[in-house]
Amino acid sequence: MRIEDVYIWDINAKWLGVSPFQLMENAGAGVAKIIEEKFGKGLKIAVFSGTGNNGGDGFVTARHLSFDNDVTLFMIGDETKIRSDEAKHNWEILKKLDFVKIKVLKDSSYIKSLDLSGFDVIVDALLGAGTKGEPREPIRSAIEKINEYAGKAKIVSVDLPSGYPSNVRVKCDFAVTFQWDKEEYEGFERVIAKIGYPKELYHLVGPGDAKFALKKKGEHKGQNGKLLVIGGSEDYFGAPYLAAKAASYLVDLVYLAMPEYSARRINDPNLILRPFDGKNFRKEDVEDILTLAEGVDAVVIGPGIGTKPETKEFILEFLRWCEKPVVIDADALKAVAEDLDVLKGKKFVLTPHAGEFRILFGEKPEGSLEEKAKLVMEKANAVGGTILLKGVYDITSDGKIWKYNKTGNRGMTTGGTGDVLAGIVGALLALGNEPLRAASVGAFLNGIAGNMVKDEMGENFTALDVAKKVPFVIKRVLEF
Ligand SMILES: NC(=O)C1=CN([C@@H]2O[C@H](COP(=O)(O)OP(=O)(O)OC[C@H]3O[C@@H](n4cnc5c(N)ncnc54)[C@H](O)[C@@H]3O)[C@@H](O)[C@H]2O)[C@@H](O)CC1
Ligand SMILES: [K+]
Repeated sequence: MRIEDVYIWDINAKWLGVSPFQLMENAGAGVAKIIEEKFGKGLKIAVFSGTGNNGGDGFVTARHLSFDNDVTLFMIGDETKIRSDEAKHNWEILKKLDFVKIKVLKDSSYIKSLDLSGFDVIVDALLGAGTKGEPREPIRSAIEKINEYAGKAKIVSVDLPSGYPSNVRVKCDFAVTFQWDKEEYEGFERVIAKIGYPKELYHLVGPGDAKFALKKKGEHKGQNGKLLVIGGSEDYFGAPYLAAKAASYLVDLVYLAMPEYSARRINDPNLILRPFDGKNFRKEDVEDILTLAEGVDAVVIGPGIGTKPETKEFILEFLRWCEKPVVIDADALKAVAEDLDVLKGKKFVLTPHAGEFRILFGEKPEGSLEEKAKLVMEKANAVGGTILLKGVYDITSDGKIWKYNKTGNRGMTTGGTGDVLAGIVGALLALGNEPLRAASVGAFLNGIAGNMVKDEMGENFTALDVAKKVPFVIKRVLEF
């Protein structure tokens, strides 16, 4: 569990409808329950709250504890600075209660003169995960005041010892951290309270993951990724075009390498067309393609590329030498199935549907979501890369963890949505994302695009409609 995950999971929880009010209520209730379990009831308890959501947890803790204890709440700072709706809401409740004593303290010198003797328990809800730098006044004086009672009263910190990670911090007996202990936290005792995050958050990809993946966009001007799409054959020209089109909304440059025969039919000024002689890719093209690949951040190979023996040779030879992260899609999967060893040491995403999965690994994913995920994870581990198994629920694994996606709809069985997906995944790789995130977020965005199209057009749409929705999906996700 990393702090990055907390950010992602909070957004995903909100998306699932778990509101910040619910989380705060559970957080405060959890702290109160642990205190009563450890120290009993009928106690004299001081709760110190700040103006952030850590303080908000403190308001809820105070309310829960006040039922069976004598509670005083010390509000440290200006109550008009209480920021979030949920913290404000709980502060307003607290002010209406007659059995909780409230003292609002803004003045450091007054805080320094406080006498806390007689309190059995001090709850520290001054600062939590939103702390920036060393604690400032009047919080600092409150931290120092609480520390005068270390060893005399029980000190319980909410989420983190206030002031952490600086050294000016509350010396707590323990902190109650919420549901997922963070690897980064160290140097204090921790007790974990569950606050109602559903288990789905471990696995379900959502707007939090997407926001994080897209964060890479725009950080450095001119560095928003270059992608090479390799595809097309005498039989197909639309598939590589769809992949390139979808990707072009996400990265700065998309090169589209196609056999000349099919490239003739592409006319899109947003793509950089690189035609290769003939009707199908052949081994002779590998050197030139590798030169092109040198200039990009990621590659997509496969859409519409066909299954001619010379093309299979081309694909395997290219992959053997390619050093860029690569999405291997459609017919390229069939080529790879003949020699999985070319994948050794590469950074890649395979994007099979169930049938292609069986061609690759000789087994069909069946059974429950978890059973399928286990198989995908096992195979991803075996090939040393990331697999995105497409289906009603898309399952992604890098061999260590798995994610699933359930955006999308029946209309997306139309031809070409897989090509759009490959393009989006390639673009996310080109933006610098790890394959697992690129693949899982790609599936998520592709599904949302399909859902937006369905809202407008019903279930009869084309893959190009989906590709064209990509910029709107990005906008929506970033606003979430
Ligand atoms: N989903 C979530 O994010 C949940 C968060 N919860 C609580 O929310 C906390 C995080 O809340 P916030 O993001 O509001 O942050 P905090 O409550 O940790 O602190 C932010 C407040 O402290 C001030 N501040 C920051 N650094 C300071 C410094 N060095 N000296 C003095 N004042 C400083 C800020 O101006 C702001 O008013 C968590 O620690 C946890 O207790 C819980 O309610 C459970 C759910
Ligand atoms: K705290």
